[in-house]
Amino acid sequence: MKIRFAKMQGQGNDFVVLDAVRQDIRLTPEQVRHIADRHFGVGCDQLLVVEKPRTPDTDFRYRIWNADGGEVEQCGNGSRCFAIFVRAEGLTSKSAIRVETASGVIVPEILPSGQVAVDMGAPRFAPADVPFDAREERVTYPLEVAGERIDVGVVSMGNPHAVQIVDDVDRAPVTTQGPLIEHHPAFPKRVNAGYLQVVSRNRVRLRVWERGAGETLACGTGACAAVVSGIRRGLLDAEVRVATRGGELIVRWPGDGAPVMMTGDAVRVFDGEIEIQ
Ligand SMILES: N[C@@H](CCC[C@H](N)C(=O)O)C(=O)O
Repeated sequence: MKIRFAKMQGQGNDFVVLDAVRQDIRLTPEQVRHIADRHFGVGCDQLLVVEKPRTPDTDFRYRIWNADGGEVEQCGNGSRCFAIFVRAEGLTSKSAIRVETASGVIVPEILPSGQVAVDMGAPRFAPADVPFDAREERVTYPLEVAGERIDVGVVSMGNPHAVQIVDDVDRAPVTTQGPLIEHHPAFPKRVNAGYLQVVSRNRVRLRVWERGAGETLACGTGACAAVVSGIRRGLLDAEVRVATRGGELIVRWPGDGAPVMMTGDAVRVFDGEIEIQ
């Protein structure tokens, strides 16, 4: 089977985007891994499949797979790519697009500037919602990783995040400790591991070791989780510029119960066709 795709990126977090509204697409985890493979396939951190809506109050549904073939609940940078894709393809003329994801409805809005602002929904902190193995909800938890005690803020943005404060992201053990946190037994569904450097009350630097994808140049839900965790620790104001290795995102969170707003770019890089066995 041959399928058409668009290659997109948001702050360097890259996606293969498939239109399953006009193409019949059903992929196995092996096929996802093949498409995501940077040598034998197209190459991407995540695969994003756009589908017809299943409920009358949404415009589309989308599904997301990590490069390792595992389907995930949510994706911030992908949601901005999704919005630019469906508009460019003429699948909608709306600017604010309601999309069903595995973790609920989110609403990306294409701004006159061309950037996309996304209502990512309210963060959740109850350990069972993450999921995280703890008896009570706290702002940070001690975690033992390779004999070392670290403190993590644990946040669900639909998908699980563990956020650690570091002095300097350039020296943070993202690629060595990140995989150990991802697979830590306290996270039964694994976790995305964020390393947050606070520069001021409204500027941070962030690196994320992503579950199922390794370190990416940016992680949208990771940026939301990191800012929320920094605000809960009393270190950040409600609106924060997040510098990632691939570019900048703006994240705003007024506080408990409120949704997180994330704003950034999304770019279509090229289109192509791939043969799937
Ligand atoms: N890059 C994404 C997050 C993709 C899913 C994540 N790796 C997970 O497994 O939860 C983003 O921009 O949010």
